[in-house]
Formats: sequence, structure tokens, C-alpha cells
Amino acid sequence: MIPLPLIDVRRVTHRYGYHRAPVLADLSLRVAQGERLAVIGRSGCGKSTLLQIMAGLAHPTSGEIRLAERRYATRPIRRTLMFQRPLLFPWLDVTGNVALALRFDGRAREAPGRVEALLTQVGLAEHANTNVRELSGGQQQRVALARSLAIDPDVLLLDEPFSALDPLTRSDLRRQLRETQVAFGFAMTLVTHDVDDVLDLATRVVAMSADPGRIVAEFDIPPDMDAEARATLRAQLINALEPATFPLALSA
Ligand SMILES: Nc1ncnc2c1ncn2[C@@H]1O[C@H](COP(=O)(O)OP(=O)(O)OP(=O)(O)O)[C@@H](O)[C@H]1O
Repeated sequence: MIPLPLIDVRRVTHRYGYHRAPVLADLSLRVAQGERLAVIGRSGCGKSTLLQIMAGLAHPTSGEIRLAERRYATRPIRRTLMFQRPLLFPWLDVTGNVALALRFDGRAREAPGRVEALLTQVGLAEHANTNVRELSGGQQQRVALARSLAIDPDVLLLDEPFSALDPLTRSDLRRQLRETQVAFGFAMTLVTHDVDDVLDLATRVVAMSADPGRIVAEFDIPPDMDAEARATLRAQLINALEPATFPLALSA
């Protein structure tokens, strides 16, 4: 069975200003139900712009974004965007920060049980009543993850959520996110310029070029790769991100 595309990006071109060069050019991308899609590219290639368009926070200059119709539910597809910094409310504790998402969604009555379950999932149950200012960067990002999941999104969009963290915390958080995605079943799209984010987390990756942002390569990422398969895929990804060098010499 072909997985249902939840977000269908169709031939999107985007310019910041009428006379400016396009940041994204004729870019198409589908996010399927339950998949962990990574978008990798060099700084400035348009990854965040693409994610904002996918989140509905920006409108493309041309092209369109189609969301799957939910024939089996009454509500439209839900998208949540998670950023590099956790953006928590510093005067609230962990529970208060996560519960706020439910309050904004008109579901405050669900908060006690749902917040507890989410905090257990992200490994923060024992910090439920801790003020978020007292948490480490990695713990704060896990609060942000629990808050993003509180409204039960169909698609979680992540804009370099680990880049402010040290390598060990980063690796822990990748594992946490992967386990949470498997447990909850939402689809995710992660933009990053870190190959390890891709290899540890994604089930599929698209590589973007810059000036303008286009998709130049796509790879499926098998689960449980051995070291050799991982090294091969790493080399293929890095190769896809390298600007072509000496094309004339190679074709001579
Ligand atoms: N609001 C804006 N107004 C004008 N130009 C913008 C705006 N936002 C982004 N840009 C430009 O669009 C291009 C792509 O930016 P974007 O942030 O989407 O790239 P990115 O791949 O996410 O970069 P990074 O990895 O460094 O975050 C850059 O040249 C940037 O300067």
C-alpha cells in the first residue's frame, strides 16, 4: 500500500521580494504518513524557508501546498513547528509549559492525563514540577517536544532542533525523538545540515542545492545499517551536497 501523502509540496518557487533571485525553485516534495523525512543542505540553501511554507507560516511565490484530506476524521491535518531554541515560558514549570498547548487548543480538561503521559514518553516525569529555567538545554528541548506533541500533530516539522546542543545531548535527543515518533506514529520533517542527524533519525532524506534551492538527490535510509552501509550512505550524501568540481576535466 502506498503511504498517504500528508503534505504535498507542488512545484514551489519562492522569492523574498519581486526583484530578488528565487530562494526555492520549482521544488516538489511529499511527506508520507508515519515517515521520518530529513531535508539536508548547506547553510542558506532555503531549508527554513521550505519548512515555513510547509508549516503554513509563509506563502510561496508560486506553486502550492496540498494537505491530505482526512476522510476518516473531522479535523484537518495538523502541523507543528519546532525550532532550534525551545522557546518556553520561563515563569512556568514543565507541566505548565506543556499544558498551555492544550489550553490554547481548547482542551485544557485533557491536560492532567495527557501531560503526564507525554512527560513520561520524553523522560521528564520526575521534573514535572520543576521550573523550566532550572533544566539543561537538552531537557528544555524535550519539554518543547512534549509541548509540540500535546495537540497530537499529524506532522511534526523540526528546524535544526539539536544545533544548540553538545554532541552527547544531541545524540540522546535524536534517540528520544526516534522512539517517540515510533510510539506516536506522527510523520516528521527535519531540516538539518548534520549528516548524523539524518543517519540516526530519518527513514528518507532529500539533499538540497543552493542558489536556488532545489532537491538534487534522494535516498532511503534502511533501519539498522551496519558500519559499512552507514559509511557508504554518508559518502553519497556528502557527495550530493558538494558543488560539482572540475566537470570539464571529468568529462574530457
Ligand atoms: N525574511 C527574509 N527576507 C529576505 N531574505 C530571507 C528571509 N529569510 C531568509 N532569507 C534568505 O533566503 C535564503 C535562504 O534562507 P533560509 O533561512 O531558508 O536557509 P537555510 O538553509 O535554512 O539556512 P540555515 O541552515 O543557515 O538556517 C538566504 O539567502 C536568506 O538570507
